[in-house]
Amino acid sequence: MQFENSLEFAEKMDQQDPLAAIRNDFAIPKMDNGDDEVYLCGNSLGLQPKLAAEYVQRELAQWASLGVKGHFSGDFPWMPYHEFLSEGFADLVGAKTEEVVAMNTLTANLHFMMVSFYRPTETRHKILIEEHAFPSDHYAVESQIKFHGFDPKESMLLIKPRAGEDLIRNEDLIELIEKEGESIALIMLPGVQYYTGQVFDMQAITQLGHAKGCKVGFDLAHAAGNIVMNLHDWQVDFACWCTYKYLNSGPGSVAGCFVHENHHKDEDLPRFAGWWGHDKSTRFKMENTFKPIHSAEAWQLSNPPVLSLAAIRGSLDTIKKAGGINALREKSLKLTGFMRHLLTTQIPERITILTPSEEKYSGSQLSLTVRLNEKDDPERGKRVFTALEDAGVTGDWRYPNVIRVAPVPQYNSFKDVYRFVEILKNAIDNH
Ligand SMILES: Cc1ncc(COP(=O)(O)O)c(C=O)c1O
Ligand SMILES: Nc1ccccc1C(=O)C[C@H](N)C(=O)O
Repeated sequence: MQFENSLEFAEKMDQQDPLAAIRNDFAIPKMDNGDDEVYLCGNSLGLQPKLAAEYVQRELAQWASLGVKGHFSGDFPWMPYHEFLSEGFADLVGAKTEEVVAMNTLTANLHFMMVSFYRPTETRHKILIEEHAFPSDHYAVESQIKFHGFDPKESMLLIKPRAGEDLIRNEDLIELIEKEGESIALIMLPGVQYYTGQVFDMQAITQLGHAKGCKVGFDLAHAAGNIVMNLHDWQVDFACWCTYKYLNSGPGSVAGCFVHENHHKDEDLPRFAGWWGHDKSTRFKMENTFKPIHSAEAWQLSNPPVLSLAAIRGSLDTIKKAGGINALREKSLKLTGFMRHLLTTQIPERITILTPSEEKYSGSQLSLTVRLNEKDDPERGKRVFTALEDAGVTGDWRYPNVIRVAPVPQYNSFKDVYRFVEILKNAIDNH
């Protein structure tokens, strides 16, 4: 696609954008002067869909008027409420509806998945993760290894970028799995890396991992609602994602989980069980013998928080209205492509983009580092970030040195992207 460096071009792109009107379905934060913020932080907390608010209000009203009968009454009774999300989740990650479930939160689900899929033996006890995985993933893996009586120093296999580089090279990952595969019990990597925005080749990793006898799971926190995936066809064993980033379902909202159907009938899998994972037809007989549902729902523990599920349902309906993940991705490639074009043509000597430029290896997010000049100090990046915030841009700063910005196809416009680059230019000039 050919991009041009002008506000007129951005406005023309917005006029031609079939998804432009979806922005009106969201609450957009305002600056003090009443203008819309340039909100580029959907990689951390997505904005509120109006339908999410409407559906939460609706369940509050049901509760007020029906009390306990709300479990069984109306179009969206609470008992099976999580099932209303299955189709939307399945479309987003490329799964069958019975392979996905909304439950718990992301780190909790990583633990529950490791209970089932990390089964270390004396010879095969390692978990392969990135050296700079999101800290919660690192802690979860480390604690699982210790829980099984192994030593993280021996059993945590950490892949990192080469010295002086920011991204993990495919060939390095492949070489490591080839070399160490027989001792790896579980490969657990991100779909999209939180710091750099790098997309991992989930299909190739799964194929190679399986060829070596490893289980393969992904943390899709930054991938769900961002890129197109086919977890079922790729034979991924499990995946977990939160719903508050690109899935716009509100802070701390209930997470999603995928378990491949290959595992649904495996009676030998260890599992931490709860009553919501038990066969629905006999759940209320209150018997002691656990009979797992033959779907991802078997991993549920508790009856889920319906108010949170209602917000997710509102978000998934908004995504459906936008045409689903393929339509979002199509716009995302243009939006982020436009941002990359403006940055590389307008201020190439002043910032570095860590995120890979190839479409296959990048999503909405761009991770930027501000270059130092001779008289500068290492805090320059942080100062530039603060100046952006003061001028009405919301992105985020991650230590040690990156500004993350994610133009999100659901509610960001090409004009937002243009405004951001103008403000960034100014901030860099003045700091
Ligand atoms: C990659 C990744 N893993 C784990 C988490 C932690 O998620 P939660 O607090 O929902 O468990 C996040 C986000 O906070 C994340 O981005
Ligand atoms: N849940 C949060 C609460 C407060 C501040 C940040 C978060 C994030 O989700 C951070 C995000 N996971 C990240 O990629 O940095």
